[in-house]
Amino acid sequence: MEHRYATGPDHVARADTAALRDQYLVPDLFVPGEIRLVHTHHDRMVLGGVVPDGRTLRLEAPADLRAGTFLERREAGVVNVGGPAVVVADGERYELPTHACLYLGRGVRDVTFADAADGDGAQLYLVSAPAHTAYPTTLVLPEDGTVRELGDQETSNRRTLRQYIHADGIRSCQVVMGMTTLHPGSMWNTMPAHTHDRRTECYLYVDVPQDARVLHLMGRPEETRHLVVADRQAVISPSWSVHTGVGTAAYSFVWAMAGENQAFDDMDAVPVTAMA
Ligand SMILES: O=C[C@H](O)[C@@H](O)CC(=O)C(=O)O
Ligand SMILES: [Zn+2]
Repeated sequence: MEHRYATGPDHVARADTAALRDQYLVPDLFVPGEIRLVHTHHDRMVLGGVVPDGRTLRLEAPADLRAGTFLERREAGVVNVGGPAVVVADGERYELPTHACLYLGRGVRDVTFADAADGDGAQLYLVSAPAHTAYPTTLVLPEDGTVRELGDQETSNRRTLRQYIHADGIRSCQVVMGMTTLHPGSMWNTMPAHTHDRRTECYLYVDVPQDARVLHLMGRPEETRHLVVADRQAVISPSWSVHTGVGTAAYSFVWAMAGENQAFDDMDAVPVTAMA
């Protein structure tokens, strides 16, 4: 498992492009036949990419978690960003169509991932955080999330946000997770931007056309930097960082948070005129 230690805003002020990308961009989570894990020490979130590619892949506890099983002290949310998938958790079988979400509660011992049928091309994105208790493992189909319509065509930020794991939906200890999809012709996500000092947030950009990129803005609102992000790449946003971006084409992203609280509206909005 790769480790990314925690950083403060001073790091951003001094970092060049390569240093920013090394610290905050996760470029290669999805590798055929593998489970890749990256541990950010910001709120101890683990990001994972799972690409079964015809095999059945088992979630093992990396040695550096010092745990008997991956979920011994953790919970995880899994969103399918590829073709139909099957996840088996302690013998219980869950079918995940594209964009479905499975919450895995603390204490689940055995988790495997596979394509639903040969050649389906399942790709599962996993986000995990420490958990103090065991909430039930639960499947959320894409249409069952809580839907919020945000933004406006006039400002190129019309988007549909679906909350899967959250305070008024599938319960969890820390992980809050959902997906946002830009409407065709809209390019801006999360604008006006915000911070939430009580939570870390990670974005996984998906459905970005191969010849398109998302210019993701990060850093303190008054000292922003950008990362140029391609399809299926993730960005770690520490509590102090804005997380917003503009695509050169429409796209979607899976957002996930962990930290002190789960209140969606606990964010400090940043007027666009206050950004620099
Ligand atoms: O704290 C909330 C997160 O930044 C996202 O849920 C915001 C988002 O997906 C959007 O505005 O499109
Ligand atoms: Zn946020």
